[in-house]
Amino acid sequence: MSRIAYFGPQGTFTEQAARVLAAGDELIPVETVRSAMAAVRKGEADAACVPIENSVEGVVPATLDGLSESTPLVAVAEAILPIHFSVLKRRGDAPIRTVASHPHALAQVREWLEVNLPDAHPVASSSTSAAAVGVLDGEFDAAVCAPVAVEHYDLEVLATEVADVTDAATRFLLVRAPGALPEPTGADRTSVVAAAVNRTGTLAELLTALADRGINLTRLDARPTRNNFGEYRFFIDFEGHVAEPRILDALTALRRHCRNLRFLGSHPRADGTRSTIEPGFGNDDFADAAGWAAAVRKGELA
Ligand SMILES: O=C(O)C(=O)C[C@]1(C(=O)O)C=C[C@@H](O)C=C1
Repeated sequence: MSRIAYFGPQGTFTEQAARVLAAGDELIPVETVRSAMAAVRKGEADAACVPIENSVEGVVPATLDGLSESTPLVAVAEAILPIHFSVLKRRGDAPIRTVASHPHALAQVREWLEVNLPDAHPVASSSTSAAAVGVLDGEFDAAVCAPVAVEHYDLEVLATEVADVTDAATRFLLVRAPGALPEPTGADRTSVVAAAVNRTGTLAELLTALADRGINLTRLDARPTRNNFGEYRFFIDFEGHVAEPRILDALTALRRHCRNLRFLGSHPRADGTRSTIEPGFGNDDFADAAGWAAAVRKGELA
């Protein structure tokens, strides 16, 4: 049985994702995204489950930073969960003056709070479940939580199915130390973080390296390097698997254009969307062309 550290405490959406991604494994709640990844780096866990992006609020910065710092980790699987919240409060009729949650969660229920709890002050907590713990401890009056939180914390449900955007979803990753990669499926995602050289056109060069090989991007984010003001790392997700010739060709091109390139994994997409392959950009096309060039090089073809 593997040990999976997840962004907790118990009852977070991330725990739900870990149950999908690591069914039957031992799940270990930790306080922060960073400590989940640190547990893997220190060998205290075999993998970590962390949120990466939400369809309403965008990326989870702590996850991007955690993936680019310290020793490398690679994503081996992903899950996408629909996100709608329950609002929990302490039992009794005390007025609700503060409502706490993870900033991503608060951003997804802003309109609901304005209409339903207009006098409550929103307070950021480290996770949705940490907010529930804070309500139990008397720190906050209400918490915006994952629906399962009520099974873990003795609180009263004020509202369920709360979401400003009804079809909101969050994508979660299972990350581990580099090792054997998941097999390609035809519906895969590859991720890298690139520190481009600081000169005109370098981001365009990175994107062109992908576009020239017919590779469709699924996400592009920038995070500051923290060292020099104005210097950024680019997180690029794209369709395909490093086992495919066209993806390998693109990665080697990216490597040439970067000061530093970190491979963050190739794994099956949770939504099963197959890679878009334009004519002339298939793996067979790349393999044929490479074979032809090798034969020309040996003087066997012209
Ligand atoms: O706090 C949680 O329950 C989490 O799993 C984190 C998180 C996030 O980081 O976006 C996950 C899903 C929801 O979008 C809100 C919060």
